[in-house]
Amino acid sequence: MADNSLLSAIERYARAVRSTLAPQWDAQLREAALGEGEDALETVRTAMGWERPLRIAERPQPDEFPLIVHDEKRGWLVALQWVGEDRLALARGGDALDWNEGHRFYRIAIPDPLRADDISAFNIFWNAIKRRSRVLVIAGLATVFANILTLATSLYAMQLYDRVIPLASFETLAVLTAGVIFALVLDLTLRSLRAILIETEAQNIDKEVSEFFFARAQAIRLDARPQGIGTMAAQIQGQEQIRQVMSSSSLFVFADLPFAIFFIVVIAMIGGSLALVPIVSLPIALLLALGLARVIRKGADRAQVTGNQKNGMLVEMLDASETVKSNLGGWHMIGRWNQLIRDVHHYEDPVKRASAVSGTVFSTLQQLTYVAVMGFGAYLAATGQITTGGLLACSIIVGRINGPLIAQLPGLIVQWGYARSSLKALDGLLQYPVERTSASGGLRPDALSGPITAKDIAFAYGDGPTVLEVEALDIQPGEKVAVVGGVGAGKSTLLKLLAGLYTPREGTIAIGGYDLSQLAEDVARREIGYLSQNARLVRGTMREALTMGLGHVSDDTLIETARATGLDALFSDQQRGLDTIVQEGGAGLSGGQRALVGINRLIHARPRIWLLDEPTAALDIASEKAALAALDKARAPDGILMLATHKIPLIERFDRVIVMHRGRVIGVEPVSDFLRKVRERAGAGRAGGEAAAPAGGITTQLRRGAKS
Ligand SMILES: Nc1ncnc2c1ncn2[C@@H]1O[C@H](COP(=O)(O)OP(=O)(O)OP(=O)(O)O)[C@@H](O)[C@H]1O
Repeated sequence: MADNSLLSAIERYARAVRSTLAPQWDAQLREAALGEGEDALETVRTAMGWERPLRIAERPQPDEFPLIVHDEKRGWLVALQWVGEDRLALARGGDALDWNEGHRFYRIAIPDPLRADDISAFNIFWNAIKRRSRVLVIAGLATVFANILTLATSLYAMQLYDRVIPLASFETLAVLTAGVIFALVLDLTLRSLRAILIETEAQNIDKEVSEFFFARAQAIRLDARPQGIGTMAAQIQGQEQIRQVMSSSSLFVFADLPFAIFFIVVIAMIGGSLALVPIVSLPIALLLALGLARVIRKGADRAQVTGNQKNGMLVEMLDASETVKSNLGGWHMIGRWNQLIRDVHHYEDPVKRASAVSGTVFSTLQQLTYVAVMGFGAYLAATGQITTGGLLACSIIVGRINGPLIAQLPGLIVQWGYARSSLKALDGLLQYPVERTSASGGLRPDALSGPITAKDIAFAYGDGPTVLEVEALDIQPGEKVAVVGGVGAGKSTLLKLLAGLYTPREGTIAIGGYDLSQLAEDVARREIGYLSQNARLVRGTMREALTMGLGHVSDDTLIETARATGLDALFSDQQRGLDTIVQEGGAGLSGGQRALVGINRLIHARPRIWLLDEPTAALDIASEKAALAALDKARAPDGILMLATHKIPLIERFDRVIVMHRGRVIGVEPVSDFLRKVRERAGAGRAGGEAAAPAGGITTQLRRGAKS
């Protein structure tokens, strides 16, 4: 939390309006002497590039809160609402403020850092660096000073050879030596400061940027997400490369470039025509560097893409190891892996060759330049055109142009080539559409009561064909609806659309009259409980798995519900109880136990709309009964329950049935009618249980039942 009252107030305000502030958003402001006065708001807004805050001229109306308010004595505060005639509730646990005419109220628009559509990956990094201007200043100073020092040492050497040695002038020697040592100490201090600062700030930048990309990847709409998880993970990981380049000291080579020209001028002043040597060698080095950059750019992009695919395949192999092993697919996977490695080598080879060759070419160029300076310089000194001291000074300065600049250039170009490809990959990631957030103006009703209605919806995964079309659907409050249909009929897709996890390409879905696509995401998640068919758990304790995204739920409640649903057996035998560790993806738990964890969590979340995708597919009859009874108990009387299932006995517990076939709703009818038709067709014996007939058979029966 920031020390300045305005910065803390902005953080509290952001929380009150559920906006997101970038991590470290105030890094640059904390350095500025902001003060507690009213003008601080303008300073912050300008620094952050926000819109001008809206000043509420008069006594605020109740519907205008929350607002930022400036109080003469207490500084900046966040007012939540009136709590008395002249008293305001503040966003700080029960605190209040007595209103007076002197109070100034403001509303600020905080742009959502994840929403900005015109951002590029480069800008994310660059803005993070810019916010830390002090590093740039110190880095700039250190660079300037290091270059001036080169000049000082070379002039020092020149004076020694030309003045001190011939005249044995020890006083001059002492003064010059003291001066150079002082300059060296200063240089050491500045460079150490630069290194320490860059290291610290590189970590902060890393924190900020990696959180951004992690959050952004999480916010990508599920229906728009790329299919390859490992590939996407490698794409995000690419930020490491960029960070390394940005914090690497070799980056200062660019800052050194203008000094190269300055040094050539100095050489011309001291050594006259000796300056011709760097005048020729520097452009050659730069041209070589440009050529290298071209070769690298071509190869690095493709190498990066195949490298990411390699990572994707690694993840796939580990994730699907059971299937691969049991299907004897090992050799197939090795074949694919070898092909990818061949591809990576194919694209990386030219890059590696070019960088290896250029490394030796650059070092030869460096030595040639030195030989040229010394050889030509010796001639000039022998013919009396320059002094020996002048020659020595020039060779030191040429070494400075040659050394850091030319020697580091190839490495930096290779690093930058790969970083550029990573930036491209991250730019690709930023193109995916993200969820709507409250900050982007989503609707925030207090509660979502009323029916679920869908009209003329059509949906497709990515650019694929339309997989779901529904003309009309109307589910009333309090209803329990089963969704049935064969494999791939569209049940899961329908539930995910109704949950707002997917957005229909056409048509509208509304809940209680609110268009689902307009609802703020946190409201949708609070009101709509969705349990996926293949729910995965994330690593953590059992308690965390049961309460993820929920407020505090007491252990007693957790245990009571676990007992009611039959989950308690899992952790009551073990010493650690609710602290039992759940492994990545829920490994270590059976499919049924994983489903029960999901059901338990949903019961604690108590949404108004429950959308469950075959939640009991992995449960035995007794656990299924217990779990469904607990779900029924937790559901409010006006709550809606929709459940996709293949199990006929389950359907009897519902009011209506939606029958789906090939992405279409082919029937919506009362359960009694539906079951009667199914039984008429199939005979009560066959339709009596899932195990009694093959899945295709039941599906066909369901379809016929719905149609007749
Ligand atoms: N991520 C995806 N990308 C592309 N197509 C998909 C994706 N998920 C599902 N589909 C397609 O959408 C259609 C409907 O699938 P859905 O998972 O909704 O069916 P379902 O009725 O739930 O099937 P099941 O009973 O097998 O779970 C199928 O044709 C399927 O191939």
